[in-house]
This record gives sequence, structure tokens and C-alpha cells, in this order.
Amino acid sequence: LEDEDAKVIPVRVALRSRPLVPKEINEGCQCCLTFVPGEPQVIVGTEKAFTYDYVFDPTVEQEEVFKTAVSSLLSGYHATVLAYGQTGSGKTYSMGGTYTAAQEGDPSVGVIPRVIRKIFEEKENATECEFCLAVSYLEIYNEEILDLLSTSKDKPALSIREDPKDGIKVSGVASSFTIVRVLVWPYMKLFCRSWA
Ligand SMILES: Nc1ncnc2c1ncn2[C@@H]1O[C@H](COP(=O)(O)OP(=O)(O)OP(=O)(O)O)[C@@H](O)[C@H]1O
Repeated sequence: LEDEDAKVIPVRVALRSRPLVPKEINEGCQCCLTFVPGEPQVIVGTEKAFTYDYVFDPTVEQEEVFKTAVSSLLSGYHATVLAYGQTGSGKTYSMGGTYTAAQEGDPSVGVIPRVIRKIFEEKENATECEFCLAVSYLEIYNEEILDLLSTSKDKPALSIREDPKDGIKVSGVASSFTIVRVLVWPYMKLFCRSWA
């Protein structure tokens, strides 16, 4: 990397605030954040201001979150979308963790199904390229790595290793598939079931 490139931080942080859910409205809860129009800034209470790379207020829809967070999906870089937040804050909703095929085309669809759709659209357009697609699905819980696509009843904990040639690898991950889009949706169902 050139000196200038080395300074670029390859992590962008977006804050998403979800709308109040019916239970909160019934209990008389109120939003304690103020959003600064045109600025990626949020004010907590009256004076504590925080600035992020992006701020999505409660009116922002899934499409905009996806476009912003995953804009350069096929630009040739490894990419990670990490949802972080307290329980009930909207991680599963944002990531699309409750996806069902009946939701196809609905504005409420989250990041993961949108990424899958986008990859297959781009693949169909780039007829001059050869693609190899694979998917695996791991959960890290209590410092154990589990393969959520494993069909065995007692999922064995997997270990993570660093390979000098291939980098970080989870050994023993049995569930990598080459896939065509029609086969992804059953896996999405399996993802969402495992998540629940
Ligand atoms: N942007 C949003 N618009 C509308 N409803 C939302 C939004 N984000 C979250 N919700 C709703 O808020 C509730 C909690 O969201 P969700 O289950 O995604 O939280 P979570 O962070 O995954 O929680 P947990 O860590 O407990 O699994 C759900 O009913 C979800 O549908």
C-alpha cells in the first residue's frame, strides 16, 4: 500500500435507529434521539452528539440501508457486514434473518437476501465471467463455532486456524455448496430456522 492508501480505514460504521415497536408505543415510550438533517450525526438527549459514517433514522427503509452498506459488493474486495446492538434493536430485521420466500420483493427484506439476489443478478449480466459460488453459515456462541448448515443433530464445535497460504479458515466446515439461485432460498429458510 502507498502511504496515502494505508491511512484509509476500511471500516465504515452506520447507526440505524428503528421505529418504536407497538409494545413501546403502548407503554408511552418516546424516541430520545434527534437526527441532524443532511449530517451523519445523532444527538442523544439534548447535548451529546455522535457522528458516524452513516446515520439511518427510523424512516429509512431496507433498500437504502442495503444500497449504502453493500454498494461495492462486487468491486473485488472481501467484505463483512456486522450488526451490533442490544437485544431488540433490529439486527435480525436489518440483516434479513426472518426471511421467508413469501417476503420476496417486499420492501421489508433485509441485507442477506438482497445480497444473494444482487450476486445472482450480476452473475447473469456478466456472461463473459465464470463464477464459482459457495455459501457457509457459522454461529459463534459462547466462544464456540457451530456450523448452522450441518444436518447432524449434535453439531460439533469447529476450530478456527490460520493457514499461511489461505489465511483464516474454519476447519471441518462441511456445509459449503456451489449453488444456483433457486437453491439459495431453501438455504435461506434453513438459515432463518437456525437463527430462531
Ligand atoms: N427498521 C425497522 N422497521 C420496523 N421494525 C423494525 C425495524 N427494526 C426492527 N424492527 C422490529 O423490532 C423488533 C426487534 O427487532 P430484531 O428482532 O431485529 O432485534 P435484534 O437486535 O435481532 O434482537 P435480539 O438480539 O434479541 O435477537 C422486531 O419486531 C422487528 O420486526
